[in-house]
Amino acid sequence: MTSEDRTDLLDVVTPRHSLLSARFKQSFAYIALQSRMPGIMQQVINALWSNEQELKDLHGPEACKDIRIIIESIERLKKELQRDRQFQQFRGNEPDKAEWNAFIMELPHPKRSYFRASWLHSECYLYRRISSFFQNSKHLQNFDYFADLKQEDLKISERAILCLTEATRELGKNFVSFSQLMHINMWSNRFEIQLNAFVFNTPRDKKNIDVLARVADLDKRLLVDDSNLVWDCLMKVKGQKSIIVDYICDNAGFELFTDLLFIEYLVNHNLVTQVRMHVKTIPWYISDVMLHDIEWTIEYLKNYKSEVVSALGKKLERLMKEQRIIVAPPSHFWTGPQSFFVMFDSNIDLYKMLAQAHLIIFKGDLNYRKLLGDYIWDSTEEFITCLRGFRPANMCAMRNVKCEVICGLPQGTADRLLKVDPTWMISGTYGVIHYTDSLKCKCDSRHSACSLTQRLQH
Ligand SMILES: O=P(O)(O)OC[C@H]1O[C@](O)(CO)[C@@H](O)[C@@H]1O
Repeated sequence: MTSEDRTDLLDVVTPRHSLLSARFKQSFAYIALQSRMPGIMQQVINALWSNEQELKDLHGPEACKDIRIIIESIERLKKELQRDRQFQQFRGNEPDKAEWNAFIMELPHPKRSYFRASWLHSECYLYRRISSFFQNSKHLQNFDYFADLKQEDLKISERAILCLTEATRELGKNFVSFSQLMHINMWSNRFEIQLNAFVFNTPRDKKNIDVLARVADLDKRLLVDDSNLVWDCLMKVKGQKSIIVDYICDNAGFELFTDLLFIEYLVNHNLVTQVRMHVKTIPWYISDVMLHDIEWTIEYLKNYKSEVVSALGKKLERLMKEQRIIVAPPSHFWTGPQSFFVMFDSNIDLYKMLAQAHLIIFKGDLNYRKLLGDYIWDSTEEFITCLRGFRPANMCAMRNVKCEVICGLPQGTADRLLKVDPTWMISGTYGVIHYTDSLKCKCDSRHSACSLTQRLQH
């Protein structure tokens, strides 16, 4: 089947109350699978070419054989996608193979091909397939083909890193500072380069650059701001012996830097006793954080030419040694295809771990999609309703709006935005910070996830 043969795809926007899917040709999902994913696969090939010499130096000439096999596999995958083939079972040695294969087997046949499946399933499957080529190679199992892009993103943020580090050294323990930092952190989920250009375009020699006020300017486009509720949530447990925050990371590069600034603030002011950072085990959605990205970022900050930034790097290193900040045990759930409401049934251990936290912070668009089940809810639907019973602890989600999934907006907002800017849901121009209390639950208490949380809490 060629792309022209996909005649049964519908030439409509994604209808209300349906899952995002490339089946709807006027959707962002369609564009993403039709043009963006082949481009991303090409980027992986380019990364192999540009690192070829280094890989040969590291693993010997045999690495070339791996490179060739992987490139051929990626080219085949591009064709599979273009021809809208069915998802294949994984046959290699990957540790999460059984879960993935069971998931694929359970999908109804019509929902098992790229352009007909839910977008979330197709996209996750593609990233997972790319990873499988490397995981099953002889020498390149640990090669992060997106590492150069992630590192470049941090390197080009030089001025922003310095401005923000200086501007945040003296922040006090109060709601205003807390929410400013939270807002910066949320906006950094926007395409980072744009944030840099927008906020940090003042020359460095202007000593009094008020970066935080400049970021406040962006806040006009913050559609939901529950940062006060997140602050109240932390205030409720002030002074307690153990206050854990689970932090579900999104992108490395500049976004990870602002994550670390925010986390440092939380720990520094004893708002929390420990932050557990949850990261990806395989290269994911181009820039997602992996363990080595955290290590690389802290090292980069430590070696920074400015004293204030390098002191921050050293402090972060110390906080990690003291286990005030830790990287949570790896979980393949974060690189699975599943929405979070299935976690209770499919990964009870992770659910139980999250339930120990006082607060869980989910960063970014993909986590948001998984929280809302990649489903087109009414834009005014309450956040807690959209979670479908997934409620291991108090929860906050912050993201830039980069796809058609949204909830919690005041009546009329979505219609108004659509008139002003038809691309408002995919442009990354708008942001949301949602919060929901673990005790606020409208669902039936017989629901398994809720009753477990209650049992764990009492
Ligand atoms: O890094 P984030 O914020 O999770 O964004 C992931 C991006 O990938 C997408 O899933 C598209 O591939 C969009 O939803 C979003 O633009």
